[in-house]
Amino acid sequence: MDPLDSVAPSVALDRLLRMIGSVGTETLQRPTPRELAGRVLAEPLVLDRDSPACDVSAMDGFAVRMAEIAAGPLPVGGECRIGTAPPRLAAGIALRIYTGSPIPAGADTVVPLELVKETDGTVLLHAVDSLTAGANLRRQGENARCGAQVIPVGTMISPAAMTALAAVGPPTVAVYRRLRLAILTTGDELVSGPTISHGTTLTRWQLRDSNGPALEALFGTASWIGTVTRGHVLDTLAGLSDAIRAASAEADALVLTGGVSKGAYDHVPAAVLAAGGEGVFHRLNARPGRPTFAAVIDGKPIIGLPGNPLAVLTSGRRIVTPALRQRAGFSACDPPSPTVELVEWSGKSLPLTWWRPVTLIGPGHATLADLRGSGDTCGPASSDGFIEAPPNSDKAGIYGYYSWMI
Ligand SMILES: Nc1nc2c(c(=O)[nH]1)N[C@H]1C(S)=C(S)[C@@H](COP(=O)(O)OP(=O)(O)OC[C@H]3O[C@@H](n4cnc5c(N)ncnc54)[C@H](O)[C@@H]3O)O[C@H]1N2
Ligand code: MOO
Repeated sequence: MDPLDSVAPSVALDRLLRMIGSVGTETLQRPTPRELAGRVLAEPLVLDRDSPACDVSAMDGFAVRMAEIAAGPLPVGGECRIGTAPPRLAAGIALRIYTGSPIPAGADTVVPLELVKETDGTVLLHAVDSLTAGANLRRQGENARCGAQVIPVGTMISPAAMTALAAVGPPTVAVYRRLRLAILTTGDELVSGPTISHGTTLTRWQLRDSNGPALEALFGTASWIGTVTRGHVLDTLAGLSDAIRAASAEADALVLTGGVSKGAYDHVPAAVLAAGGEGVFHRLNARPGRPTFAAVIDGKPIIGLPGNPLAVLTSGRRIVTPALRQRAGFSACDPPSPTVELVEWSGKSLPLTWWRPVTLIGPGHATLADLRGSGDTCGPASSDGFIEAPPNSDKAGIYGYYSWMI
């Protein structure tokens, strides 16, 4: 089979991801949380000591020997302060203790305050049956042992990952460099510029570039993308291949829109190949976004999205996003999507994957956006994302869901 033939999106993506290399790494010295949040780890996080580092109490109460407290009241002989070395628990006494305080040597149980009656400096367990020896202790190393790998390479530093990272507190952290993404829009009919306010006087045959700004909205807020540059090129093979050569030399990834279909001025695939690109696929068994074209140059993804605005959004989200994640060092480039229940199906069934914009209407429930087709710049505007309906789908039900916000 010609590798550029039409393929299912999952097959195309798989092929593309295998040909993309990741960007280089940098080592951050004593990074702040803001510098690290959302970056992609380039080295595993390894524990430098047991977690927790000593036995600690899980409750506010009293550290005791279970057999002694079960037998009768105990005098309170002191306390275990949080953050300091604990005293020893002498025989026949209880020590006041707090959540997170180290467990004193000799204690085997923590009795929570709610289970004791405290009078005249003694504590009496009033619900013996509701406590077992060993209760309310967090054992040294029970979360993980010193030397354990807690976060693998290629993980984005989420709030949960930050908890583990900050608890270890390494002086340096290696992360992948943030991506430099280049966007090139193409088309003689377009008026384009850095702001969205360009082209105040258009003929009816012209239109404002909406694909470039849409791609900036899709990728520009990602924590692992550093810079996004955007340019516009007219529909000539020579002009396009020069622009592609320059952009792919500067950037870590290049996304184009328009010029990938069958028309006389659809030069993008040929221009990418002329600029040294190795073709990976051209045409997906999916809609909107059918004529999507992908190539690589030196492990960098060069993706030609169709010009139709909805195709840019769907194929951009479903194909370009995983490709950029691969380049950015993620280990999970195309993580499993959440699902939503589509409450009502409308329209025919298609023998190909159908990406259909939806609006969320409640937890896990979605409804189809009202739109005319892949050239509609209005209908999808208030949708939240899209469902991926497998070939021949024709009914309401559970579908994979992709949010516009990556
Ligand atoms: N004979 C065939 N014609 C078409 C086919 C086909 O298989 N055979 N595929 C159709 C499909 S599906 C799509 S999708 C489009 C994709 O076409 P191109 O990628 O070549 O895109 P253009 O022709 O350059 O533009 C299409 C459409 O999009 C508008 N456009 C382009 N860029 C922008 C932009 N930056 N901002 C806003 N709008 C943009 C452009 O003005 C056109 O209206 O091809 C079908 N045709
Ligand atoms: O694949 Mo195209 O975007 O349907 O018009």
